[in-house]
Amino acid sequence: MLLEVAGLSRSFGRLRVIEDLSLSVQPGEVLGIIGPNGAGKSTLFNLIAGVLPPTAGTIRLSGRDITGLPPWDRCRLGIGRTYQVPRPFAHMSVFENVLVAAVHGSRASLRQGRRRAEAVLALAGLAAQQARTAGALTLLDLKRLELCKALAVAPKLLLLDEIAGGLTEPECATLIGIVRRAQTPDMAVVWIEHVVQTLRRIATRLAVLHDGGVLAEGAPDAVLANSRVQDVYLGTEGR
Ligand SMILES: Nc1ncnc2c1ncn2[C@@H]1O[C@H](COP(=O)(O)OP(=O)(O)OP(=O)(O)O)[C@@H](O)[C@H]1O
Repeated sequence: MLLEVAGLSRSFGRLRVIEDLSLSVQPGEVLGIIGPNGAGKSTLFNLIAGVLPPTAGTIRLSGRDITGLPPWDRCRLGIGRTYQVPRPFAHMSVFENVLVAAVHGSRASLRQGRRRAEAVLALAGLAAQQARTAGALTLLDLKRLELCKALAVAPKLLLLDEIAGGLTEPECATLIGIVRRAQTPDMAVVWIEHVVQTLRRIATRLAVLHDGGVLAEGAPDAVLANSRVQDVYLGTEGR
């Protein structure tokens, strides 16, 4: 198993956001995560990536307990992530942004980092923009850059937090294409997204987060047809 989350809990004061949550991810999977606003999706990513410590529970990556490790160590062990709001080094070039991620996120040498940065920029269709200042990019290119930074660490586990938010349908298709091209059989993707249709096109499995735990998980169509899921999520959210 690539990722094993067991009995994970996280509270903020008296607010229990994640409660006794267990989840596993195998290499090669694309696990889509949906759930109402405030269900704890981003908190779950922050726990997996090590930005937040859990109140209880364990997180294992390739069998190794990483629960106590800081985010930079988890990154170097193969967890790459994107953030909901991209915050590149706005005054640096696109290439430099990806290079920083490649070198500092994966212990690559400068030379290896350059090669890696070139490869992911080409894969994401961003090579022609690589000399531009990151702050001058369009929203789609900013999302591409966010993906490139996560891919530059050569992740075994790629965590995508609402990367398609604010994009048009064809732009979402572009991002899906990049993720498909980037995927290898020994890598897994966990993708949080509000736009269910985007996930439906790429997810091999879907999990619905609700009340701090996993309400339903399984084949995307079966999960979306589940009446409890429709009640608590699709029904209330009108999506
Ligand atoms: N650092 C924090 N301190 C206090 N409360 C927090 C903190 N981070 C998140 N929360 C609360 O935890 C709950 C879950 O937040 P989270 O961002 O994980 O939800 P989400 O499912 O990602 O939501 P959205 O779909 O709106 O992005 C929310 O009620 C939020 O206000």
